[in-house]
Order: sequence, then structure tokens, then C-alpha cells
Amino acid sequence: MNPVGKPGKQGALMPVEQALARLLAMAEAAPIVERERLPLAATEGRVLAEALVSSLDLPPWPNSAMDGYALRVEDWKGEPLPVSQRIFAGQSPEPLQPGTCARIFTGAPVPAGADCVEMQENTQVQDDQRVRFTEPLKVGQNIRPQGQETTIGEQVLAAGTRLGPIEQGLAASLGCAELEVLRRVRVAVLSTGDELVEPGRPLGPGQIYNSNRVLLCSWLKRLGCEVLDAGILPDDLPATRQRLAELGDVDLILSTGGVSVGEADFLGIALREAGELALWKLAIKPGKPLTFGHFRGVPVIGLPGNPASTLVTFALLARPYLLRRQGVQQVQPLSFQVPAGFVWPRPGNRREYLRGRLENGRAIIYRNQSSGVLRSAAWAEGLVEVLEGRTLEEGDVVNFIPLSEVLD
Ligand SMILES: Nc1nc2c(c(=O)[nH]1)N[C@H]1C(S)=C(S)[C@@H](COP(=O)(O)OP(=O)(O)OC[C@H]3O[C@@H](n4cnc5c(N)ncnc54)[C@H](O)[C@@H]3O)O[C@H]1N2
Ligand code: MOO
Ligand SMILES: [Mg+2]
Repeated sequence: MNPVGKPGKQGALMPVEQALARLLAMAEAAPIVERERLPLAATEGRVLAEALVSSLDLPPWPNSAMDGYALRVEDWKGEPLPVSQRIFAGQSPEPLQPGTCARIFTGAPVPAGADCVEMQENTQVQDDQRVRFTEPLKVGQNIRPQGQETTIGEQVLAAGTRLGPIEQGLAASLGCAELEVLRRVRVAVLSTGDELVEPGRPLGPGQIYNSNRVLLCSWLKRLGCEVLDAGILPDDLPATRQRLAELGDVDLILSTGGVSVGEADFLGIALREAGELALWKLAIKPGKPLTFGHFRGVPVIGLPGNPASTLVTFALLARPYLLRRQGVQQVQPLSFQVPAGFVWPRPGNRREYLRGRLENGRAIIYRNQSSGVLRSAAWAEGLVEVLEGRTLEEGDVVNFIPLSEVLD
């Protein structure tokens, strides 16, 4: 049952669902609970700490959905009705005089005594300014009743809701100037690898530029996290231990590289020796050596260093973990089924997440699916999921996960 193998051993691969379920359970066991009260405009991307309960009826009073005339349907007997008042949005009308109608505009309160609004296009105004109604009238028509959207005391948003423009707009419509949100998740980002050089510096022999660092830091910020950029860590066991210990005051250490079985892969070893390793080696491609554990009680996710592996495992595993730490329930990206526009002749023992896009309603994939090729993801619109053990003919149905679903 325990999937965690020893370095160098080809242990059993853990299915992706099982790994995700374990990660989410561990996230739930370490929830972020500290809160802060923020001005509404500053809550974008944050998570509600408590349910948002309406303190008013919305709309607060019946109001007109149209520009036209308010009347009591019973009063219309075929004889034109005189106009007894004009009501604009923002005004407070008098009760409607029996036997009359009121000129009314969209959003204006419907006067007491009126039970119908007719749009002006279905009326004729006589020379004497009385109004004739040209279509049948119905009680309630074009009136937005009090509390139609929300009534006092109703829960409008649940705790754990991520706040975006729509939720902020909804909170504003209820008059909330501030919201109680969870504090940001603090994530330390570590790039491991002796070969890494930051962009802007010359490349020496054997060196490559560090792309994972900016990719993850930007992505985490979009997810509302507080990012501690912990720079590059050399491939060295004592240095790895020391750096992990230094990064204590965070909710998560997120590193890339150094999790496979090479002689310069030290993250997993440091966790095994001085920490605790909970997950290692998943049936996912790219991303097999994904590592999860704790170092002195601090959760550590070690994403595989290949840039496309970093991207896929962050999207499908680390992102849900981070969101669930904040109590977010909807952590899995929405996806849909499309016919494959490619052939997949050889079944794999890992679930593949191919970088693909849609063309004429079919999923096509980037020509080079190497986990080192980040360009595949820049070209792609989504991840095409190919299950373990499957082959595909053109037209077979595959699951497509839009990248836009995981980027924030
Ligand atoms: N004998 C085996 N070798 C490997 C296996 C295996 O099962 N047996 N698994 C392979 C798989 S799958 C993956 S994925 C990689 C993962 O390796 P690590 O996570 O240990 O990462 P590194 O070895 O440190 O680096 C891999 C690759 O990625 C480049 N890299 C690393 N960090 C960055 C960065 N910040 N920016 C850009 N590129 C980065 C690095 O230079 C390597 O090319 O292991 C396979 N090996
Ligand atoms: O699983 Mo690795 O990410 O194939 O390259
Ligand atoms: Mg390695």
C-alpha cells in the first residue's frame, strides 16, 4: 500500500486520483485559519473566511424592469388612463391614485397600488396626455419584486469562495464595503540545480536559464499567494537540508528539480532523512517523481524539474492543494470531452497530459511532447488527458482541460 520507494528503486506508481486525494486530505488537515478584513476592492483573488449573508432584500423594493407606465390591471377597462405622477430611479413615489397610471422608468420603485408595468412601446399617448394600452396586461408583468434576488438572512456566498470580479460585484450589491478573508498562503519557491542561471546573466558551459522560478512565482501570485522567492539551491545535500530548515516560516515550500533518482537529486533524500516523505512517484506523465513530504513540520512539494513537468504537476496537484488549504471546495479544473485529432498508438503506464489545442473541434497535440519543452505549453490551449493503458484512433474521445482553468 505504501507507494513511497527508496531512491533508485522502481516502486509502484500511485494513480493520479489517489495522489490528489491524499494531497487534499493533507491540505484539509492543515487549514489556513488566520483572517483579515479587507476593503472590498482589495479582495480580488482572496478566499472568503466566513459566509456572506445578506443584510438586505435585493431589490429592496419592487421596481420597474422597463421604461413605461405603472398601473393596476383592474383599472384598465379600455378607457385611456390619466398620468398621475412621474417616477424616476432614485425617487420615492406616492401611492398610485386609483383609476390612473404613473409614468415610470427602469429601476424606479413601483408605487403602492400598482401591480403591473407596461413598456411604453405597447402604449399610445392621446392628445390629452392620457394613455391607452394596446396589448393585454398581466398582473406582475415587468415588476422586479422585492427580494427577487436575495432576502435578508440568506447565505449568498459560502465560506471558502474565491473572490473574483463577479463575487466582488455581488458583495457590493449587498452594501459590503469590507470582507473577511483568509490571510494569503505563504509559499517559498526554490529552484534546485547547479546548472541554473538567472536570465540576464551570460550562460556558461553546461548551464541553462531558470524558467521554473518566474513561472511558479507569477502563477502563485495569480492564485493569491504570498511568494517568498528563495532563489536557486545548489545540488548538494547539506545545502538542501540547511535551506529547507531556513525556510521554516511558510505554509509550503515549493521546489523544482532534484526529486528523481539521479546522484544530484537531493530533495527526496533530505525529506527521507530529516523529514517525512508522504508521496513519491505518480502514474503521471510528465511529472512522475513528484514528491510531497514535510521538513520540520513544514509541508514541501517537490515538483519535477523539467519545465513541462513542473507546469503539469503544479496545475493538477499543487494548485488544488494550495486552494484546499484555504477551504476552497472547487479545486479541480473543469474539463470537457472532445474527439482526438491525433493517433496514440502505444499505451503507457502513466496518465499522459499532452500539451494540445483545439482545431476544428478536435484536440491536436504539439509535435514535441518532451517534458523539457515548455514551448509546447505556450503553444497549447489545454492539456489532453490520455488514460493509462489506452491507445487512440482519430475521433476517439479524450478529456481536454483548458489551461485557462488552471492559471488562476
Ligand atoms: N533513471 C531515471 N532517471 C530519471 C527518471 C527515472 O525514473 N529514472 N525520471 C525522469 C523524469 S520522468 C523526470 S520528470 C526527471 C525529473 O527530474 P528531477 O525533478 O530530479 O529534476 P532535475 O534532474 O533536477 O532536472 C530535470 C531537468 O529539468 C531541468 N530543470 C530543472 N530545474 C529547472 C529550472 N528551474 N528551469 C529550467 N529547467 C530546469 C534540468 O536542467 C533537467 O534537464 O527525471 C528523469 N530522470
Ligand atoms: O515524468 Mo517526467 O516529467 O516524464 O519527464
Ligand atoms: Mg534529477
